[in-house]
Formats: sequence, structure tokens, C-alpha cells
Amino acid sequence: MTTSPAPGPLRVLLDHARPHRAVLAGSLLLVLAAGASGLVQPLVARDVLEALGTGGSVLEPVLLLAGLVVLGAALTGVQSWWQQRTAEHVVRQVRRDLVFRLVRLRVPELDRRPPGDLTARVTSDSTLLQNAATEGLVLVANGLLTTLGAVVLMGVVHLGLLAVTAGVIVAVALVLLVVLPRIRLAVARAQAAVGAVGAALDRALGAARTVKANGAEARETALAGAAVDEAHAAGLVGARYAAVVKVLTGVAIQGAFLGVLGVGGALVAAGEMTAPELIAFLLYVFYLASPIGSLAAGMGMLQQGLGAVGRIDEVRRMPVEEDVDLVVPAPRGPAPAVEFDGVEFAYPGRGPALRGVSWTAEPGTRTALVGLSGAGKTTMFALLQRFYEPTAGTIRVGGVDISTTSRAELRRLIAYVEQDSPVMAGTLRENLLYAAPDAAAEDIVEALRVTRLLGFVDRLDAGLDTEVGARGVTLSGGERQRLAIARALLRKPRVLLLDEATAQLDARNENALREAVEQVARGCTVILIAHRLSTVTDADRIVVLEHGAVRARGTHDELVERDELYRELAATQLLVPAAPGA
Ligand SMILES: Nc1ncnc2c1ncn2[C@@H]1O[C@H](COP(=O)(O)OP(=O)(O)OP(=O)(O)O)[C@@H](O)[C@H]1O
Repeated sequence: MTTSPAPGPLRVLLDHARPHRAVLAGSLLLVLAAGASGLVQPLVARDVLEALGTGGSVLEPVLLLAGLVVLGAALTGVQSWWQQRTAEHVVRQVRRDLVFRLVRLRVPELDRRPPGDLTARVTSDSTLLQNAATEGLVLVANGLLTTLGAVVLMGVVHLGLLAVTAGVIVAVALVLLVVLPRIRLAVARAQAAVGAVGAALDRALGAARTVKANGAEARETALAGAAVDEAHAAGLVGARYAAVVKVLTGVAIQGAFLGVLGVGGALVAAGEMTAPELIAFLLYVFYLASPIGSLAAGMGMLQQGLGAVGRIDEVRRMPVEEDVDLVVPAPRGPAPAVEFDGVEFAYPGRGPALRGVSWTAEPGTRTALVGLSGAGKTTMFALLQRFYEPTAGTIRVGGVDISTTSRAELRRLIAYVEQDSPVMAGTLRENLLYAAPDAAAEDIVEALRVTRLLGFVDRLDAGLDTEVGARGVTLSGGERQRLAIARALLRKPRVLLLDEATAQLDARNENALREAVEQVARGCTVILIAHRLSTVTDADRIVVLEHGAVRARGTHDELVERDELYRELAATQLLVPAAPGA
């Protein structure tokens, strides 16, 4: 997967604003028009006062003044509405885009990113971008245009004094160019820290019972607290630079004023300039305070947005699974064979997890994967669903190399019952329908019956509409597993992957489920991982793994006879005597 080089942050920020350029340009025009209507008001007010003084009719100028006031206010209102509306559009688009990508991130990427940090990019970083890509741009454009206008008029009044003003302002602007990027760095640091707060909370809340059972509240608070302090420290640095920007813009105006006063005074004294000219020029210098303030505020907002845009753009460049949105019909036809052929795999930064693994699950049979913990069993399920890609070798389903199949198609064939937390927040019904949104009511009842959940659901006040809590915490471990199996059965898969799916069941439920799986297996290829060998003794084939390699294959009886590790596992579980014939 190649990733394109990162474009500059300003380019990215402008990309976010581009779809709204017409409205933003309109908004800028309104700001300018409102400003112009403000500029005319003193002139009309002068007319009113003159009319009062001379006893003339005041009706006309008063109406004009009132009209201008209302027009100015209305323009400002419309402009503010447009701008904020656009800001909301920008943030919605960014959030939708981020959510779309985050849900489709590739598994290796998800493995190394704390979910809390990814969440913060959608909730917090996007907010900073919102104002930068709208108000920030309008303020900067307005500031630039108005400053330009004032500069032209000042040039008309007196070129020499304009040079003095420009000299002072350019000197201060150069200092600002050094300060502004520091705001961006501080914001980026603060946002990374906010992400770390999210990650720390996610860790603590995701394992709330572990935290409480270990009395680790203080440690978790300290961890999140350190990130909060870091955000605070970075925020203070940003605030300091923002204050410096304010001081500098003030200094620029006052410096220009004093410079113009000094030089202009000397010019007037020398008779090279008239006093009214100097006064007019000084008024322009004062007038400049507003656009320069707008420019500085806009640049500050842009820097904030630029600080956040990096974190947002990073998500946009993370690799996603592009082929999961294809509409795939429910699979038909016979159960396929599943074949691992010389498969090798290593997780990033780790030694080999699978070394040249080869085995086949024949169509419509039950194959069990056994071996010591960490042997690579779950890894094979992950490769089979293309969560990761093998580094060598081929995996085939129904004779087809799965690397040539879309993930959508491949995963539609498979139902997977995970080892941990196989249940999602929501109601029982939502969980059941998760894999098969169109399942008929009688299919649901049948799946509940087979997994022995019917009685449990009947006893609940809200029945299938009972909420199960985050990751199904309000269910027992066995209920969670049975619910996950019922969900998998409803999917009507061609390949059923069960990872320790019956580990938490009592003997009676386990037997019932084994029968259910046998029933399903008639139309489906079942591959199961089990530590309790009692659950796999009647599998059609058992594959014994050790340190990422296949050590032996066969039926239970054959393996007890032939394979030392299998015999040892069986003996420790009292399935066979400690040594054959003993
Ligand atoms: N996402 C991952 N990133 C890095 N290493 C991993 C990841 N998942 C598993 N591993 C490592 O790969 C090896 C095989 O893990 P795997 O989960 O496949 O073992 P397993 O045979 O299913 O074990 P168990 O029976 O305990 O579930 C282990 O050493 C494990 O630490």
C-alpha cells in the first residue's frame, strides 16, 4: 500500500474550504458592504446635524441614516449566518469523512492506534478546522482587502508618509511571521494531548472492572491527568503567543501613528505638507487598526486550524479497506473447502507467527485447530478474513485464492465468533440481526432455540429489546457466547469460524451447541479453535499447531496414537491415560 506524500497543511485546509468558495466569497462581499455602509454613516450623520443647525428638512437624511443602520445590521446578520452555516457544513463533511474512513481502517492500523485518540480527531480536531476554513479565511481576506484599500488612499494623500507607515507595519509583520507558526505548533501539541486524554480514558473505561478490582483508579487518573496537563501547558503556550500577536498588532498601529506624527509634523513644519493632510493621514492610520486586527485574528484562527488539520489529514491518509462496500448477494451453493498452502505471516515488529502452514478443511466438515496458547490459531482466522495479508503462501476458499476476492465477498461467506467480547452495545435483537438484517422472525426463534437462549429471552421484561450494555456487560459470559453463536447461525454462512466459542459454557449447554454446530455443519465448513479437547474429539480432522507451524493432522484417535503434544494435551484433560496403553 503506497501512501501519497502529505500535502502542505494550508493546501489541505483550503481543500476543505474549496467546496464552499462561492458562499465564502459572498460572505466576504457582505463583510465589505457592511463595512462600507458603516463608513458612510458618519457622513450622513453630519448631514443630519447640519440640517438641524440650518433649520432645513431632516426627514431625508434621518431616513437615509436609519436605512443605512438597518442595512448594515442586516448585512452583518446575513453574513454571520452564512459564515456559521458554512462552518457547520465544513465540520459535518470532515466528520462524515473521518467516520467513513475510521470504520474502514485496516486492522494493522487499528492495532497500533488507541481508539480514544482516533475519536478525538472526529470530535475535537474537526471543531478547530471548522472556524479556520470559514471565519479565519474571511477575516484574512477582509483584512487584506481593507488594508489594501486604506493603503491606496493613504498613498493618494501622501506617499512619503505611506512609506513610513508601511516600514513600521512590515517590520512588525516580519516578527508576526515568526510567532504565528508557533501558535500552530502549540495547537498541534494541545490537540495531540487531547487525543491522549481520549486514549487514556478509553483504556480506563474499557477495562473499568479491571481498574476497580486492582484499585488502580489513582494510576489511571494520573495517566489521563498527565495528558490533561500537557494539553493545558500547550494551551498556555498558544495563549502566550496569541497575546504577543495582540501586542504586536497594537504596537504596529501605534508605532505607525507615532512615526507618521513625527515625520508628518516635521513635514508640516517645513511647509511640505498641510496640517489637514496630516490629520487625514493620521485618521487613516487609526482606521487601519480594524483591518489589521481582523488580519491578526484571522491568521490566529488559520494557525489553529493548521494545527488540527495535520491530525485530520493523517486519518485521511491511513490505509483503508476499499472493497468492503460492494453489495454482495447471500452466498449460495455447496460449502467450500478452506485451504492454507505454505502460509507465512509475521505481525509488524514481531517474529514469525505462522511458518509455512498448510492444511485443508474439506467442504462441509468440522476441522479443529488445537495447540498451546500463542501457537497462531486465531492468527489463521484473521488471515482467512483478510484482516491481514500473508507474507507468503496462499489461502484458498472454494479453490479461489482469497487475495483475488473482494473482502466484501469473502466475508459474506464467513461467520466468525470471536474469542473475546463478541457482543456489541445495543439490544439483543440488534445483535442478532447484525449479521443478517433481513432475517425472518422464525429464523430468529430457531437460532435462539438452537443456542438455548429462548428461555432466557422469555424471562426478560423487554424480551429481545433488552439492552445488553457496552460489549454485552449485562450478560453472563455464556449468554454472550450463545448470543454470538446465534448471530453467526442467522448469517447462514458457508464457512463458520468458532474461536473458543464454547469455552464459557456449562457442559449441558456445550453439548447442545455441539449438536447445533453439527446440524449447521451439514451445509457449511466449520473450523473451530478449542483448548478443551473434549469439544473437538469428534471433529472430522484436527490440526495440531506448535510455534506457528503445523505439527500433526488427523482424527482424535490417530493423534492420540501418533502425536506426543496432542497426547499430552489429551492426558492433562483426562481424555486419555497419561501414556498409550498405560
Ligand atoms: N495484533 C497482533 N499484533 C502483534 N502480535 C500479535 C497480534 N495478535 C497476536 N499476536 C501474536 O501472535 C502470536 C499468535 O497469536 P494467536 O492469537 O494467533 O495465538 P493463538 O494460538 O490463537 O493463542 P490462544 O490459544 O492463546 O488464543 C502470539 O505470539 C501473539 O502474541
